[in-house]
Amino acid sequence: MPDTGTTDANTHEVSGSIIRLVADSVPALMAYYEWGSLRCRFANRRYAEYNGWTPETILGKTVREVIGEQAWAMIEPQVDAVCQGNEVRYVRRQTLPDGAERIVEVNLVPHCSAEGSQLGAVVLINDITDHWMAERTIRDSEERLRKFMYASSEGILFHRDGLILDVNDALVRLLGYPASDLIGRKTLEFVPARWHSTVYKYVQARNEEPFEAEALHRDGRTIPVELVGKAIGRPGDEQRLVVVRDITARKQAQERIEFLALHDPLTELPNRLYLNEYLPRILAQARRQGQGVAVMFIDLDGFKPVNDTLGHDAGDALLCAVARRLRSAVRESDLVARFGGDEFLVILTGVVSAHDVERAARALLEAVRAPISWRDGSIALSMSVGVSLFPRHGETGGELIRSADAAMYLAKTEGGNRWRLGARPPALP
Ligand SMILES: Nc1nc2c(ncn2[C@@H]2O[C@H](COP(=O)(O)OP(=O)(O)OP(=O)(O)O)[C@@H](O)[C@H]2O)c(=O)[nH]1
Repeated sequence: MPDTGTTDANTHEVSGSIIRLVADSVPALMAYYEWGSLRCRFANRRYAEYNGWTPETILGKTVREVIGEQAWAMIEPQVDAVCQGNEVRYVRRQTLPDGAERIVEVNLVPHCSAEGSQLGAVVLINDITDHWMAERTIRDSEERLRKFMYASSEGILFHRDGLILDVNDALVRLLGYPASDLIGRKTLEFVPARWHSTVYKYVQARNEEPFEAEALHRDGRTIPVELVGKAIGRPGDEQRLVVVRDITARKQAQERIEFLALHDPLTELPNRLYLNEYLPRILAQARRQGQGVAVMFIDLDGFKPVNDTLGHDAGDALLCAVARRLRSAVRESDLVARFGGDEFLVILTGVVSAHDVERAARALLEAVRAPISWRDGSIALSMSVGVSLFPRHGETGGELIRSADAAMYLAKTEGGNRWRLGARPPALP
């Protein structure tokens, strides 16, 4: 008969060393505490060393002795729960013997005999500090993003494939819809149709540079906006954050600057710079179409005394009134410009006969001659008009203006309040 006792002892020793090898190889912390006394009967190296012991010195120590008073105070309720036969899982902070702070996930599993009586409990601990810190970093950065989003005075939205996921209050104010009406709808619903392809291409190209477009307000208004989109999120779950900046004020300022570069700020009529660009263009067109153009040089009569006696304000008001009257005395397609001081230029296009010119000149003289109200009274004014014709009196804008100016001077020397036709001016030296 073989000596089975020796074989059993060997088998036990072998399986015990296998269990120890396995327990010491896994990344988790493992221990076994017996029922009642709560003394440690087994611990892998990680568990023992984590708590400042060795796998040998930890044996026979109570939970309280192993983990220290502070941790015991924290986990006592969990120990009570496992003692009542429940499986328990919780996360807690643990200060290691070297003072390091760790976050651990603890699993307590009751161990019962085949008859159901409790024998002890397995403790399985995973150090989840790195995972927890990474999650906290994400949570913190999401929280920061959220705070930033709500503090921003610029509209912000998040979308995935053009479907709005979230919006801030500034966007709600900008578009006039409550957040609940924006979330879940397509971004393009809030963009006028003529901007759809621009916005679509921009998103498709994953462009992150600012670009200008328009947004559609709930009341149907279009709002000029600058959009900046940034890709965020993870591969496979890519979202875009879009900052929507209302640039109405910027656009208006830009338009005003552009307007002022080419217009007189007092009367808002086109200025000399505008004329320099306009005249060659209009003459080239007239040349192509074989049409006539008339250039009318206008200078107010006796304007200086108005300034001198009634003040500059009266002079300004008069210039504005004259500008309005000249404008309304000609066709929409004709140009009225302020040449400087009390001088205006009227350009008539599509002139067919001398009769057209005469009729226009008389209409202009008539329009300005009617007294202009000023404060309690009125001011009567007249003007002198010189007219040059393209191509008869000149080929270029310069020649035509000089011819008209000379004709205006003639009208003025004859007493003003009249118009005179020009002549081809002598060539410039
Ligand atoms: N209020 C006002 N006056 C201006 C402005 N620009 C020029 N003037 C004045 O317009 C006057 C133009 O001078 P003139 O053409 O010699 O004056 P005038 O009395 O009409 O002389 P005649 O053309 O010979 O009849 C000057 O007194 C300028 O100071 C302006 O923007 N506002």
